[in-house]
Amino acid sequence: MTVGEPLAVLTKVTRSVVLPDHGTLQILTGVDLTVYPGDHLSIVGRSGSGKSTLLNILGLLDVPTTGLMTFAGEPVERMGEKRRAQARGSAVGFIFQQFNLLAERTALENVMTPLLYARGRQFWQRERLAAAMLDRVGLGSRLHDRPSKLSGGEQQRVAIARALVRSPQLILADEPTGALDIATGAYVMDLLAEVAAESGAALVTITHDPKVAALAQEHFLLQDGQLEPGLRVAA
Ligand SMILES: Nc1ncnc2c1ncn2[C@@H]1O[C@H](COP(=O)(O)OP(=O)(O)OP(=O)(O)O)[C@@H](O)[C@H]1O
Repeated sequence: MTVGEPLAVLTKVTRSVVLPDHGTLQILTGVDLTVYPGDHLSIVGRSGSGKSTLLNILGLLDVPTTGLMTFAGEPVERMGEKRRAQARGSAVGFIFQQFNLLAERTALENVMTPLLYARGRQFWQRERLAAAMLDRVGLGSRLHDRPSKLSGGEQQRVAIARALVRSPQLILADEPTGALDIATGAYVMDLLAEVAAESGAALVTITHDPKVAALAQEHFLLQDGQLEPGLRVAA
């Protein structure tokens, strides 16, 4: 689904890092990408090709070395660190391979965490919103369990609820099924695509798994620091 104003636009974006020997590693050499609300994109590429680097830039965790990027119409080069953190908190949800849940907190407390930084209704009704989101991912009866009591697939569903609870415009998933068996991974990925679509958010998934990539509407290969466009499948 491609509707409305683009959410993120990257034009000739590069990212390089200075190495300890003072050499420069060019990770991204010229990435062009436009993400619209409701898009579901997948990015594949071999290990070390720069997928996480690109995801970090899309999620405002990192900035391009050169090139242009806008996020919700705002030029990223003009956003200071504080503004980027604010935009990231309210507009971006991250899902990682290893779930990254707080071990000492219950499922409900984990999902409430992003709402502690929100304002108004999202803050005051954080417990109700977190419980409703956990219910949506099928964990309404596991609110008070800690991660150690949950299976890998259940933990990733908690992480999905946490990523979506602030109704982000952009969901970034870095190998979301990488730590799950095939059947559980397929179930979790279907659920993620479904809840993202319901919310109208864009979903960008990095994956090694062709089956996970196949769920997306548009496919990209990251190679030699650039994105090779793939097929855009009609929604
Ligand atoms: N801050 C940094 N300093 C030095 N090298 C870095 C830095 N960040 C990333 N790299 C290197 O840049 C390359 C791209 O890293 P990145 O993590 O983006 O790749 P990836 O495609 O996500 O890899 P994987 O699939 O293995 O997770 C790698 O070779 C990595 O070692």
